[in-house]
Amino acid sequence: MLVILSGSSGVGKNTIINRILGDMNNVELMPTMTTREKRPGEETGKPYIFVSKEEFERMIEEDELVEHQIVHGFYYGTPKKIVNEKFKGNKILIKDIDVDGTQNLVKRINNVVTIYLKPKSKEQLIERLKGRGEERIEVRLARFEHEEAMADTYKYVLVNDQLEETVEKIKDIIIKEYDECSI
Ligand SMILES: Nc1nc2c(ncn2[C@@H]2O[C@H](COP(=O)(O)OP(=O)(O)O)[C@@H](O)[C@H]2O)c(=O)[nH]1
Ligand SMILES: Nc1ncnc2c1ncn2[C@@H]1O[C@H](COP(=O)(O)OP(=O)(O)O)[C@@H](O)[C@H]1O
Repeated sequence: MLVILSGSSGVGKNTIINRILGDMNNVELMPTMTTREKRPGEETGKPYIFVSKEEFERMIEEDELVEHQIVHGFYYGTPKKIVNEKFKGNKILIKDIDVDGTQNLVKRINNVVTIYLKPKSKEQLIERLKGRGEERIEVRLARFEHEEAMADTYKYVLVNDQLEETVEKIKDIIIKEYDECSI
């Protein structure tokens, strides 16, 4: 089972994913590829495998990706090889994927649980981006309306206001969905 979290940049996707990974030992991060630069403290495969634009374009050419998108000016995508390897066994995988990539992914693979995270307001989102020390805030906000308009296509839509509450709700969703798909 693959759990996808989407929502605008700064809404809290990675904070929540890290909390879930810390609290649930049967959940694993699904690595994906990107051409964006590695940020300080990021480790390869957690979740990104960093590749050059040339290498990414080669993978597109050779049809090695289940889906890919350009987000904030960089390529992001999910390799078929990783999905095939990671889907063996009864693992629960988790990953944040942008709204357009999610639409493509659910058409191509089964057993995907989609969760959309909203901020309480656009102002709250801006505060979080500032709090994270983000410099390119305008670039990130440019996708906000498009992203929010896609929320209805997700199975679950949650407002990430109080972190602890959101984490608990997502853990409950994962447990429920996993029970249902294992029956
Ligand atoms: N389509 C697609 N989008 C992805 C993938 N991995 C991450 N993203 C999205 O790429 C965007 C940028 O992610 P990232 O660079 O980690 O963080 P940000 O700059 O803080 O938003 C987010 O909307 C992610 O959901 C992927 O494999 N496929
Ligand atoms: N519920 C919350 N309440 C307050 N701050 C939060 C909450 N969720 C996330 N944050 C903070 O907001 C910032 C953006 O979160 P992050 O996980 O990096 O977002 P995303 O991965 O969606 O871009 C971080 O500084 C994080 O600590």
